[in-house]
Amino acid sequence: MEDSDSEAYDYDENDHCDNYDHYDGYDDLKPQPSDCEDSGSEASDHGMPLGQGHGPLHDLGLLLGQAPTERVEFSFGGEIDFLPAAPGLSIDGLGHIALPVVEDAQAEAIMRVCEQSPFGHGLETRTDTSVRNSWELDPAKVSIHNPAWGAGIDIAAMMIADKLGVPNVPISLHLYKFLLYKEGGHFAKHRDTKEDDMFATLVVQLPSEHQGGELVVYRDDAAEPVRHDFGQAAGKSAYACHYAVHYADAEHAVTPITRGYRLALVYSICWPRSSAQPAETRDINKQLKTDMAETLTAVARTGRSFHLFFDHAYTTKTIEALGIAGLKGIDRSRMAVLSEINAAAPGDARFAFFIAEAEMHANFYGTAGWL
Ligand SMILES: O=C(O)CCC(=O)C(=O)O
Ligand SMILES: [Fe+2]
Repeated sequence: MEDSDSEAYDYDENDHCDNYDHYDGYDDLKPQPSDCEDSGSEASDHGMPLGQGHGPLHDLGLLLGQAPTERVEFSFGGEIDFLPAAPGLSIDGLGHIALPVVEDAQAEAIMRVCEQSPFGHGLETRTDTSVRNSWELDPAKVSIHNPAWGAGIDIAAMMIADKLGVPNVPISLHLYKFLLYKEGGHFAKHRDTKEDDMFATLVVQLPSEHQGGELVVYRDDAAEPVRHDFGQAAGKSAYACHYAVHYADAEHAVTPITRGYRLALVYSICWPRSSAQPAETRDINKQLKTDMAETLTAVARTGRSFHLFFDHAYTTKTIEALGIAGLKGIDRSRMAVLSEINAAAPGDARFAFFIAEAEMHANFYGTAGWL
């Protein structure tokens, strides 16, 4: 029996301050999954660890890279026509709010019952309008009366599960905050750590008459960020609800609002507590399966253990509560394939998989300077 450990960074240093979006721009760089390299492996074009250039572990990396995975969208959004443009929004102490909000007096009345949005930084909670400038309300103070809203949110949950590559998982959407931005409002680059079971965020922008306020979601690999303009280019933001979804560990920012008011509802996308399921594998072709099983067995026979770096960041809480059922995106697919192949291996060549948190410390000596 061999042990194999995978690695996840628990970047969430504000575990004690879980209910705020986490901004760490005050700090120097912290290790991110993509910054980590296995000293015994090299990365292929598609980011798979390949082992040491040849041998069964190298082959296993190549084969794993060929296995079909659920098509996962990194961040997606657009108009959401199954959420009504007239949600019947009301706020405690103010009553019905007509959308879009265009009158300054109405916006100011809303701001008076809201609080300035805070954000998490390390163990602290701060407000600093140079980092985050918006107004927010707890969901308990917000009601949505149109019955079509709840039905629309149920449909949204199914659509989102599908696009995130977990089509059979009954994910849930929890309303987390109501947000209002006025001219000058924005939110600097941060990651979300709102609730324990959350793994992604849904932003629903209510019909809003505004300019600016794009949600920009950054990718770890230097690829172009995904920009959500919530219907502005199409001239529809005032007349329909628009949405955006991103993984909670993806860095994102809201660009400054340059005119008008922007209203949004932020939902946490959470794994189901009771029935979290690990991923199912897509049909792997028979030959690939045989090759992978043989290669995994060959790795076991060399007496080596191996590790696989995760692409996403995870909190300790998620991993402790859900194990591999809490994995996201490509990590989920790779782990599903490995588990399936491993389960079919001869008993004495079967691996046990562990999820481990690892830290890498690198020291550089010498006078060569920066290359
Ligand atoms: O206003 C938005 O679109 C997103 C706000 C945000 O990033 C957050 O509340 O964490
Ligand atoms: Fe956020």
